[in-house]
Amino acid sequence: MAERGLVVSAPGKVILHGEHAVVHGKAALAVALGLRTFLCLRPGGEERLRVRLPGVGVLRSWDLPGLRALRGRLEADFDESKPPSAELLEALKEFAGIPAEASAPDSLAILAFLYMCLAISAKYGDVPSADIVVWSELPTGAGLGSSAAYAVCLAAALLRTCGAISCPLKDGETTARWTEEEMTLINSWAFQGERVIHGNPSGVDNAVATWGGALRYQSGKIKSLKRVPTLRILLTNTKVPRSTKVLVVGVKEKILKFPAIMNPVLDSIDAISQECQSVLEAMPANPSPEYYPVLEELFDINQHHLNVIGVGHPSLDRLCRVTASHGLHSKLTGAGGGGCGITLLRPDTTLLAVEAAKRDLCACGFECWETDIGAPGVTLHSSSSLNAQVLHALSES
Ligand SMILES: Nc1ncnc2c1ncn2[C@@H]1O[C@H](COP(=O)(O)OP(=O)(O)OP(=O)(O)O)[C@@H](O)[C@H]1O
Ligand SMILES: C[C@@](O)(CCO)CC(=O)[O-]
Ligand SMILES: [Mg+2]
Repeated sequence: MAERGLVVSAPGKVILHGEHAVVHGKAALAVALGLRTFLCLRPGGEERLRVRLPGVGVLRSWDLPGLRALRGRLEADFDESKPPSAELLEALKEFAGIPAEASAPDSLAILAFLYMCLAISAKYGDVPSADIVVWSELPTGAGLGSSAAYAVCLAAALLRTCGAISCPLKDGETTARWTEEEMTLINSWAFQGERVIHGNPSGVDNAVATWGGALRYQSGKIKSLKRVPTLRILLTNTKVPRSTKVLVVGVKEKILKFPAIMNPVLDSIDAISQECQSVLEAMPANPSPEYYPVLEELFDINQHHLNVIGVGHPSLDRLCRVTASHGLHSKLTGAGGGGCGITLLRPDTTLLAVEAAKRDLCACGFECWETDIGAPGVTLHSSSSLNAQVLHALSES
């Protein structure tokens, strides 16, 4: 147990190409965002585990003897190589007083927490008394990998607390990263958390939240892209709520219904990811505008494909039309069905042009912002390194 508590963070992500196709074995290109989720764990008293998740309105607390008894009862059902069974999830729901059919954000967040806490402590060591707060800069359920950032923070904090991974922070350091081997462990447990929230995740989101940077992901294989140019991306949140789980199920049904029609679309999305990777790897660090027409065209084609597989939304069509009227190209990112879109900005796109596009997008009721990409993955922070604002949010929440 980390006596003085710990603070970890993990980034959200943007999928450039390959969302949904990646669930069916195709490649995806994803980059970590400069927006993060933070988890603060402090030792608590009274043999209790207290969890505050202000992003989804959760404040729950369980006594440790009760959690240990539940863990003892379910021990045989924890198998981290398999998706959590329906029976196991039923038992967790019953324990937490969550209705059987519940799929609301708070219910899924509690379920993922209980699963990871009990499964990790069953394997590595006991659950300590603790107060846990998770706080995020990411919008929840908007396509920016909030569920994966949440699951990665939980995995890192719980594994560290149970002593399964080291404390990489040295005296005087404000942040530190874990070893490749430890990150592989964090990633595998975060994937289990994603399975509780998403049903059938590909694993790309938790991989980016763990490793950060930019990567190509296919069927569990992660390849960090070494030479990624500085890309300017405008993010727009349509604020239309949607569930990744439901959208992933919808795509599966379409593929089963029209395999001969849908499989070529997935192959084409795969080819788009390959093409985009080739262009990115050929681009210098500070690219000239000549590379952009291809990247823009790939955005346009993929956006059409994503509509074909049924994950578009009128709000996303509008987003694309508005940015096109400013000569800019956009596509949805993440699971679609609402949520966020990304717009590629050229190096020579003027601030004035970006501001004009932003104004029109905001007039639609959308929220938009330019953000950094290629952020670091899961990170351990010294409590003192977090700025006052974050600490304030953590303690106030
Ligand atoms: N800060 C948070 N605290 C607690 N739970 C969270 C938090 N962020 C996300 N979640 C959980 O993740 C769920 C959202 O996951 P979902 O996969 O639908 O969206 P996303 O991850 O934001 O988008 P995408 O998967 O398309 O990138 C929420 O309903 C909630 O259960
Ligand atoms: C829609 C999807 O491809 C990406 C969600 O960010 C789902 C997944 O890969 O698990
Ligand atoms: Mg998600």
